Amino acid sequence: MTYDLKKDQNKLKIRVLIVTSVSAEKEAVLRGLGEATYFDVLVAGVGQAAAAATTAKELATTTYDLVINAGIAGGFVGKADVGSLVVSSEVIAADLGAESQEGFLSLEELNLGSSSVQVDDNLVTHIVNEGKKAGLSITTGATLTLSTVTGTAQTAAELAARFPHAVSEGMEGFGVAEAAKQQGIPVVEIRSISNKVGPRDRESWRIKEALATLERASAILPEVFK
Ligand SMILES: O=C(O)c1cccc(C(=O)CC[C@H]2O[C@@H](n3cnc4c(=O)[nH]cnc43)[C@H](O)[C@@H]2O)c1
Repeated sequence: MTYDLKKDQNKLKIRVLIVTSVSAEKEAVLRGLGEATYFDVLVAGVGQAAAAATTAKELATTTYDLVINAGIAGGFVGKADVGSLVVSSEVIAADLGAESQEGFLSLEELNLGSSSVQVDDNLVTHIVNEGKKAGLSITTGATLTLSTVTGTAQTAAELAARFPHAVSEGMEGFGVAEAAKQQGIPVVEIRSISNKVGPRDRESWRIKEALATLERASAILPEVFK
């Protein structure tokens, strides 16, 4: 079964923008996509600002039907294992807000706007189903975006308590998602897990394995959107 991005648009061809943060992620995505021609893959750089600026610039000049933020990420322990894949049901800017004596206050609580972007349920289901058929271990849930990689058990526990439905953290998702949302284009974040969210231990990051999972995940996309 395919996900029909064309259904309301009377179009024959779709176009998908995939935004990564570094070139190793882009190369993995391109290897997975193979010959598929209707995907454009960009490297935006690390962090939300670069991700949002690059995505917005591209969307201003080219018409897309879907935007995907793809890359590696940290997985919350017990939610998403190293080597597995996560597909976002919601993309959340986890550190956008204010500290207070009573705890963190989100933009929503401050009445200053929204710090999350919802992902279409059917889109998630189609990607998950196709990924499972391909033998990938996939979790769906909220993907957090943070400007600082979590490096202590305390921060990991605080995030897990604030966002019980979170499965992973990365540094670009919300930037990409907000740029897509402002253009009315659906968005999803797809991340392969390279490390646990928790005490910093860069030696334990399994980047090669995560890039291999990202390649396998990208290989299902032509089937999902054919
Ligand atoms: O050194 C390499 O070969 C290499 C290859 C691919 C990617 C990298 C990165 O360092 C990517 C940075 C990118 O990773 C995301 N990320 C991964 N784990 C976490 C995490 O625990 N918390 C937050 N972000 C994470 C992040 O989106 C960065 O943009 C290196």
